[in-house]
Amino acid sequence: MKPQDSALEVRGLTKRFDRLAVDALDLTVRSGEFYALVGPNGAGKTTTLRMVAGLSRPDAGSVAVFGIDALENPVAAKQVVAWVSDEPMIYDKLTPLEYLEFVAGLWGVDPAVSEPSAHRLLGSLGLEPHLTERCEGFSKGMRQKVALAGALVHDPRLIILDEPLTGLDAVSARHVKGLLGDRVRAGCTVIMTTHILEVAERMADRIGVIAAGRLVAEGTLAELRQQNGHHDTSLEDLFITLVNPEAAAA
Ligand SMILES: Nc1ncnc2c1ncn2[C@@H]1O[C@H](COP(=O)(O)OP(=O)(O)OP(=O)(O)O)[C@@H](O)[C@H]1O
Repeated sequence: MKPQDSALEVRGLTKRFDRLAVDALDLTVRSGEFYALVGPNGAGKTTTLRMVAGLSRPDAGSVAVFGIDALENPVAAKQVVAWVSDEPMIYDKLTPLEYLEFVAGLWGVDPAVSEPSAHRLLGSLGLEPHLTERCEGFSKGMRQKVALAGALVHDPRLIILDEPLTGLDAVSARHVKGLLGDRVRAGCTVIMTTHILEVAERMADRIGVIAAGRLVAEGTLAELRQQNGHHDTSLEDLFITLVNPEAAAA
């Protein structure tokens, strides 16, 4: 693969807290793909993505985003990346439109571009009826959607989301999945952690399985099945085999 074909190149990424959370991880995500990162609780998914997004400094290793060294040039890397946490923070006293205007201003996006884009983004997430209400009265799911819209307002090429569908009702989840699918069709790259294996199975071009801070398997669902000799099995069964062979044998 040529360097410009990869959206993300992680090499030897390592992070230790009281114990090793990410263990010399190598990960490559191709430009334009929808990549799902799955793994058991505590496997190191969030820690990995926080380091990729420049929110936490690795103990060792490298991160390149579209060829930009994210540790050497964090500001340049952040310009092309969106990070959507599973515990989003927004400003309660602002309306969704004001919040997006504020975020767009921080990125230096021309209001002539950001205003229609904010309307489109919030509309596509079903927030049209609430554009001018303050966020303080919003439910967790509505806040999650405002945060997602805010993360996309500078038109990032790489969108990284940590558990974006947790806590969303079926309609909201569909809005979010629709928006992410549209972004990928428009050429963006999406990396998403999820515990909802059905979502990984349905939406992702490739799936990476992380356990104990290392990538233990990767590929399309068909490739994962083939690698593990389970031709008809579900992703759930494969996942359990990969991350907990004892439970799979039980
Ligand atoms: N700030 C922190 N301080 C200490 N330990 C941490 C910190 N953040 C994460 N860890 C530890 O690092 C390991 C990996 O955690 P991480 O949150 O990356 O896992 P995860 O795969 O995202 O899990 P989950 O699916 O439960 O969200 C865990 O053992 C966790 O307890």
